[in-house]
Amino acid sequence: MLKLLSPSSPAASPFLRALGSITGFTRRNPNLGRRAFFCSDAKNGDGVVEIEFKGLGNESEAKSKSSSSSAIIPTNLNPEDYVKVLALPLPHRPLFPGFYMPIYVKDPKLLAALQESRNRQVPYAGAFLVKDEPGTDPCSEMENNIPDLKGKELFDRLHEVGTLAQISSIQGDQVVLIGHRRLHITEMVDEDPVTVKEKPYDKDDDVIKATSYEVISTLRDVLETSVLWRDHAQTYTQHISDFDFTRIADFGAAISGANKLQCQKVLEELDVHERLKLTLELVKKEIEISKIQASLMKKMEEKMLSEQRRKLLNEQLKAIKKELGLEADDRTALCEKFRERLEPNREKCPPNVLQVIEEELSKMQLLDASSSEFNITRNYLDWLISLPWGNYSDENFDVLRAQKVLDEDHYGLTEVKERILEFIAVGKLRGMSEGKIICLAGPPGVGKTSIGRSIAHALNRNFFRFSVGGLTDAAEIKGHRRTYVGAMPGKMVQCLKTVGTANPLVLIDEIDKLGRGHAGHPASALLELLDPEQNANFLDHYLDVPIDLSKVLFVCTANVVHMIPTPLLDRMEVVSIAGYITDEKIHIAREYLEKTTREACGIEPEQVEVTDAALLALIENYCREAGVRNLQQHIERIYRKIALQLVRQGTANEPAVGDPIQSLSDEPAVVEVADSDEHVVGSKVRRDTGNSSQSEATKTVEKVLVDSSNLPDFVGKPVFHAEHIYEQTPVGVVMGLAWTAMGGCPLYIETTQVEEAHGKGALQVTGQLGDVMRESAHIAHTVARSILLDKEPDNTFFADSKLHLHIPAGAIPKDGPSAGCTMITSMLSLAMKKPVNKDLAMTGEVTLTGRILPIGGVKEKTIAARRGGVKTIIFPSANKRDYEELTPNVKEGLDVHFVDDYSQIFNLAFGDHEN
Ligand SMILES: Nc1ncnc2c1ncn2[C@@H]1O[C@H](COP(=O)(O)OP(=O)(O)OP(=O)(O)O)[C@@H](O)[C@H]1O
Repeated sequence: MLKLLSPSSPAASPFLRALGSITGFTRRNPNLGRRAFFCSDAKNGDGVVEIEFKGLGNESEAKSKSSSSSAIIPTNLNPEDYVKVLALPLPHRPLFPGFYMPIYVKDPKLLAALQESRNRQVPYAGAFLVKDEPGTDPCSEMENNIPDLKGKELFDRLHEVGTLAQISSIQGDQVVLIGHRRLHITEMVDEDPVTVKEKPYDKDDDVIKATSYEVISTLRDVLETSVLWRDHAQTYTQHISDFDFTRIADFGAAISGANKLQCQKVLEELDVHERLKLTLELVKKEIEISKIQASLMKKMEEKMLSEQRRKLLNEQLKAIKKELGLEADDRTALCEKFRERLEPNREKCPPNVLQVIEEELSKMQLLDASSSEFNITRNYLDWLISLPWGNYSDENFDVLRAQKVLDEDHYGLTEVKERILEFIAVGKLRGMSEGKIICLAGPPGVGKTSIGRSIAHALNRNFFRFSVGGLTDAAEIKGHRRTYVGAMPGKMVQCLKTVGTANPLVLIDEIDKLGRGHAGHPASALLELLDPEQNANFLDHYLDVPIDLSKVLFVCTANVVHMIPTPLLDRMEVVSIAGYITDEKIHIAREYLEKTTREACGIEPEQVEVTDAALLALIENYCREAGVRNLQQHIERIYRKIALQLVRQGTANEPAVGDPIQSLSDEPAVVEVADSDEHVVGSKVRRDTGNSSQSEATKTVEKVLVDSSNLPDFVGKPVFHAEHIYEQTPVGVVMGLAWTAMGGCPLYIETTQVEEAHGKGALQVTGQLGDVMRESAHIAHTVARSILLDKEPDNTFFADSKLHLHIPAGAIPKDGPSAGCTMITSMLSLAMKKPVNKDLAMTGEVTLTGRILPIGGVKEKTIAARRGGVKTIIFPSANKRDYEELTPNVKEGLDVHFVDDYSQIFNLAFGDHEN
């Protein structure tokens, strides 16, 4: 008999709450109980919900049994003994008799109470499943949530049937319970004890037998399919000593995956047959679940297998393809691509280059595709294969056609054109052309670069231009060694790759402005590139294989020849382009610059007319330069302004929608048109309609006329005025001729007396003169003195005067000896008080004895003299040939004298003339 004590005091609450901190347990650890007991009452025992029951046996027996791991159930209970035990509410699942269940107790007080129970030699507790709160899902697990209820309330929430649990062990917060017997809560502790036993049943009952056999066979089926079940069964059956139907039912329910209420139902069922049926239901369900599990497992396995198989087969396929050479890896594919690119040129490619390519290809096969070495090799191969080995463009050896092309693009430049035609003629006779170096030297804007392009066109060669102005690194020309990070081939290799032929025309611009160089002198690198002796085997540092550049035609341009490094200059054929005279400029402007600018501005020829006078004024008063670049810019300005006018007028004259389109009459009418600022900027030639009654604003064809009178409206005020500072040159002033990089220019030399010096004659010079020119002035002073002494022995002007010699345009530095004769003339003019002819200009270096030495820039100086309105020029005799080589149009209208001694100049300058 058993009594359950009910808690009544509020002091019980902490313990009850502590019960809620039971955090875990293992579901199925069965040990079959033998008998059920009945609880009769519950009462408070020092705040702990305790149950009291009879018949547990004496204390010593309980103690000895509890220490046993296999929890043997005491059978010799004295029914009169009352034993107090704790009531343990189980939140998740009932404990079945014969099973063990570990639970975790966090609360130290509860642990102490359980420990005390053990120490009191009553290592038992009553384990009852807690009922769910009304309205909650019975299937949901009440994870660690024992309701916070106090003694009686909690007691009321316990299921009536529970299990007498032996406290098998306490280790830390883990308490292992072993279920022994079913307990049933009865009413009051003082009532007569009611022993509730399982309902008696007939062991030979066929139905019970059959049901139990069915349970067993189902269990066996389940055990066969599920490994999990097998493990459980092994554990549980170790503890089964005698086997009967009730245990079979408990066993089945305990190890099933059924929820707590279903398990509790089995626990509460006292009819063995009914219990067996309930269990059978649970295990049958279990077998269904295990079938689903098996089929799921099979499906998953199949899926995994098929994926693995596919992967494996793919790998095998790859390996087989590779073995058969059907598929190549990245490197092989890349090598194949290189070979494909090389194939068309293989025949023409030099054998040594082919060998290097093959070596690099096989090296690349061995390199790791992600290594830097691989990338270097790939780039190197790319460059090697991209070069146009032995690939030449068909050259034009037709001299007439070449001449036509050259004339179409440039006016004049006869010498350059002749040189090119000679080159073509030699090529035609030899059947092959030879690489040459031509150097076009001249002031800016004379067409050096543009003639280079048209030479390439005339020869039918590809054109490549690069400038070496300011170039300081020889590696720009010869390339960097491959060992450097980011190494690149030099300009020449880049050129060959770009043009795609091995015989292009390469224009090297600004060769006179080569930098000094910090890593190797660029001039030396250029030397190797240009020298016909060496460039058949030009070695670029990056490519490291000889390249034949002997078929390349090199054209260099320079403004000043003497700035070109001498070894380079030595190998060039210099063609000087001196600059253009006004006549030539008018031709260039009319036939080339105007045409290209007009097309660039989208203006029709009939829409504009620029008169010769306008062009002349433009050249004389705005663009005094050797070349035509400035002139070109001015013409562009004029045409842009004309374009704007045409657009404005076009907008104003646009007929309104629906206006009839008017026919044009043949007779033009000239009217003045004004720009937006109300200035008259041009003349409009309008073709009016034949019908005068038609509206004035109907469609008209406009023609803008640019004349010398309205030129300032297009290009502003004139920049230059006449180069004559003096209408009549005074005494002591003589015109010289100077040469600059911008071309030639007239230069006045003025001498005046500062003060009388009485036997202490001296000379002061100004005008930013260089050392050579200063020396030249002193020489002139000496020579002038001796000449005056000779011509007028009584004239002591030089001995008694302090002189000042000045060359105007003091802002411009000047140097050179060629003004020597002009200085003497200027001083003599002052000394003799005789002005020289205003249309006379002279140039020539003078020695102390009065000999006249040759000067440079004859053509430029002649052009400048003509521009300055000079009629008579005195040149040194040594320059006669230079002058004679000039084209007739340059020499036209000039009276030129060649002298070798100053006495001749004296006669020309101070002879009889009319000023
Ligand atoms: N004889 C000519 N006939 C036609 N056009 C010319 C002639 N000379 C020069 N030009 C034109 O003048 C312009 C300037 O020429 P370009 O640029 O070739 O001068 P450059 O001598 O190379 O000058 P730089 O020394 O400054 O490089 C080009 O548009 C060119 O077509």
